[in-house]
Amino acid sequence: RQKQQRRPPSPPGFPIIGNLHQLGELPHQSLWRLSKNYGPVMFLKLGKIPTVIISSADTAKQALKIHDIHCCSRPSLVGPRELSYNYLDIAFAPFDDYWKELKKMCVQELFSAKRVHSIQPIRDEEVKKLIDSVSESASQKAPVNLSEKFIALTVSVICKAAFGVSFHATVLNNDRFDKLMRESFLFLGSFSASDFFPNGGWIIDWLTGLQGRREKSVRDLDTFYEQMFDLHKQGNKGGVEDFVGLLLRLEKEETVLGYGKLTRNHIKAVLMNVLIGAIGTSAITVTWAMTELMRNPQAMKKVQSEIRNQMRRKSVISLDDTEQLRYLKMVIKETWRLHPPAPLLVPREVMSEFEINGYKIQPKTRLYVNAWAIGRDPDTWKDPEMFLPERFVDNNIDAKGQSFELLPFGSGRRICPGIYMGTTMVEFLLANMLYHFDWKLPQGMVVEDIDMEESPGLNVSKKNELLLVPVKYLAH
Ligand code: HEM
Repeated sequence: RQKQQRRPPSPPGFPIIGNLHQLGELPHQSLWRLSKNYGPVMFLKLGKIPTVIISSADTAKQALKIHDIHCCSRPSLVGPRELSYNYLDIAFAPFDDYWKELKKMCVQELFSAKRVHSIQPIRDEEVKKLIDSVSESASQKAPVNLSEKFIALTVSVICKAAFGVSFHATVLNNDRFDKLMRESFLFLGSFSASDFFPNGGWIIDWLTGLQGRREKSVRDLDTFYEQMFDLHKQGNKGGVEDFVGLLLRLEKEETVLGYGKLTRNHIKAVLMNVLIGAIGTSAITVTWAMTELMRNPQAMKKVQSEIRNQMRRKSVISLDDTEQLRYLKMVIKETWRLHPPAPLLVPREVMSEFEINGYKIQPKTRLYVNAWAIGRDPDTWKDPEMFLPERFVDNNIDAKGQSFELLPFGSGRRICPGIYMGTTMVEFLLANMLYHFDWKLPQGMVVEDIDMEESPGLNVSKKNELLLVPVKYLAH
């Protein structure tokens, strides 16, 4: 009884399903609403699974910094298991020696500042193609589907940078790829019946068709990776070794990571992380940023003036230029505050008992940090629903995992290793779109018509695509 009393507050649930019915289609929003009544450390029984939800900066600091070592493993979830070839990746692997060695290797080889700078020519080339295609729409005064364009651009950059091949030569066209990515986010979001009823949940997934869809996504992605390897073999004629080249060499050399030799499935699992981690998140951020700027013309004007004054008629924005763009960086932080691409981060599993705010958290508990709720907490943020980049002028809150008020990349041992790559991609893409074009709403539409609906999944994107009409900026 004493232990029970020290369990975090919990909304009442039903037998068998517990609190599952309270999750809704967008769990980060439902959990945020519940936290207003039950507090920043909340206990839920999701089917069979004891779950704790963290919803404030202070409690996030306790979990991700002070007690990180007690809760830095990942739960066993069906979608991630299938898409990661049985947890051979970084993001969903449990906390063990294999994960430590793999993450260390990837941080040194793929996510390093050196590599991010080395792929700049690829980014330049792809952004230039995007500017040309948007300019064409501008001359016809035709709307551009920005959500689609941003995904296509990040896919092209990542395919070339990590795999050394052109995306256009692969089995997937943009539409199919976009659909595949959305499905994968959904399955990785872990809200399937098998994740809450480990013994019989698969029957529900089978009856609802979820299992079939999941298997199809795994097959499609597998075909995509296989083709990447083939194209890589044909395309890579010497030169700088790209990431796939490095992994294939390690496989050939029978390199041991953690408990065994690196195989083709290990490589595919890591590629899944790169695809899901790099592509969705950056494109989602730029789409939300453009959406918020269209709703806030003052901020749009200010950020465009900053970029245009700074660029002084230069035609190409470089990585160094974006370093000086202070207001642009604030716009991006404000976008991440309101729209963190992974609103519940990636779920963790508690390994040993610890306490938050005096409440006991037991081993095997599933732990979610609601970064979306933390970004809207009125105890931390004044007028939290408003888009106000200026709020970052007088403080040193950053998004790199040290400020627990703003956690788009998570924090602690499980922090996103792609922070630098993701941030530079977002800054570079957004700066170019704002520098080269002014933006108008399609005919007949007013600011109030812009919808802010979210799509469900691990990564939450804008549900409806963002269509805007570009007007070429001619000062340069
Ligand atoms: C705007 C860009 C990005 C955002 C917002 C983002 C966000 C996140 C978040 C929230 C997590 C979970 C952190 C946690 O559990 O505490 C994560 C993990 C991860 N991200 Fe990113 N990410 C971005 C870009 C990237 C890029 C560019 C890559 C790779 C090329 C990447 C690869 C990964 C990997 C491998 C993990 C798993 C880390 C682990 O479990 O140890 N991400 N990311």
